[in-house]
Amino acid sequence: MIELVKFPKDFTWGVATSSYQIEGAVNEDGRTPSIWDTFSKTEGKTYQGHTGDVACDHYHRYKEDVQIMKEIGVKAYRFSIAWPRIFPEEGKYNPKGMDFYKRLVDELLKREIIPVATIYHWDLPQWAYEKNGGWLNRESVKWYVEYASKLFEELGDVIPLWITHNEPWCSSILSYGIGEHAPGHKDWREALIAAHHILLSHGEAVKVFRDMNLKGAQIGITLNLTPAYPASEKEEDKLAVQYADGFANRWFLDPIFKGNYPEDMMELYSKIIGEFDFIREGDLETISVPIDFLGVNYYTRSIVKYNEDSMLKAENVPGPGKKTEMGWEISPESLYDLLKRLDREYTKLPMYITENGVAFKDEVTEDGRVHDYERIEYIKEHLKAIARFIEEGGNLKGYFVWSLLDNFEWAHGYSKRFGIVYVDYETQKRILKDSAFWYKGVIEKGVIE
Ligand SMILES: OC[C@@H]1[C@@H](O)[C@H](O)[C@@H](O)c2nc(CNc3ccccc3)cn21
Repeated sequence: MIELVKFPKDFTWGVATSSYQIEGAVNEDGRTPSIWDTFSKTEGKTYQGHTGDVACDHYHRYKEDVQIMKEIGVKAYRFSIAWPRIFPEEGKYNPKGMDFYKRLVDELLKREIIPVATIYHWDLPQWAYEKNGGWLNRESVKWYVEYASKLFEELGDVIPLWITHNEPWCSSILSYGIGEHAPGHKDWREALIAAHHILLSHGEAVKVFRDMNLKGAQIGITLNLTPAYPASEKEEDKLAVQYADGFANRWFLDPIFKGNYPEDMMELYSKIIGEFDFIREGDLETISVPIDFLGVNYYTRSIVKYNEDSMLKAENVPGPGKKTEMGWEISPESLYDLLKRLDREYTKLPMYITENGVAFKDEVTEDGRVHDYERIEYIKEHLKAIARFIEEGGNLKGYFVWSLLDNFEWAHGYSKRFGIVYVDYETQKRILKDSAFWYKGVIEKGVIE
């Protein structure tokens, strides 16, 4: 007996991308460098020195890509806006940069695809970084609000869903603490300062958004959330989970939804960074201004054991499940656990899975197709977890596959393919993978078998 899993008729089926990963045209129509242009051109920072100079050439091929979305039948398209196109220099608005996004939105609306805009997906203008380190400078809040306000003015009447930030954990911890992403700093105090200013910029932008009273538009934030599980039933491993969870999840969920940073992590971090003198009176009230929805990016879980020598008292251990090309364990059941926890402990607001997807070794076979059955299996299992949560009353409104296209996978360059559409970077030819045809069927029927 085939089990049919049904989704609500108004479920928002989408695909997601980001500006630096697909657009290319890095010097076109007034755009100036971002920190990722600089970082990717720095020796040793990306796989084989790959950059986003051309990427998927989406800046020129956007009409073809929107047509592909139409063929797949997506209801919504989550993309990000490149800040360096809009404000190539501090205080200098660039209408030509904005015009690209107006053209893109026009194409989407012509095909009745809902535009979902991420305001910041990591491509900080280089000019901002050069003013005392970008997000390390509290003035970044002002620069960001000026940028976001211009977007609301110019596109607020045609874009109904706005995401202030994609994954503050990545744009702060991974970028200023671990150093794997631009600007590549390795300083924990800097990482927490950046996180604070990014969260503050989120709250200030939400306030401006509310003041503009944009009819029918909603605003939220997207967090990458990684549920942590203990390697054993030992009490020390459960303590490791507490800190791993605080590091990955609660440091961002708590200020946004509870108006405070988690005490246990403040205590742990204070031993490393000293005073939290960058937090000012009123900041947490701003960060926790009410939002309309939460975006959740989910890829995998973590399993941790206690390690006295680790700053977080935790170290990751490999999970038993199948691994992806990124080395991430496939764990759809952990997505269910995560959603239940968010519903129980944080919010009853609408949630969207704003990213879920997988990298496998894709190849074009002799029949000219890409038979990515593992990706179909991954998406199917995660959709089942979502359907179970919805069935139990969970307020989950939509799902965006990461990604529409194979694209620039940050430090991994073009070596990792996440797309449901294959990109031949030599020719820029797009090939719908089997997963794209499968996703088309799911969207049409609203069920998975
Ligand atoms: O890695 C796949 C995608 C990436 O292409 C997106 O731009 C980004 O939003 C994204 N976030 C995650 C999950 N978080 C993460 C964890 C460790 C390193 C990098 C990202 C995966 N992805």
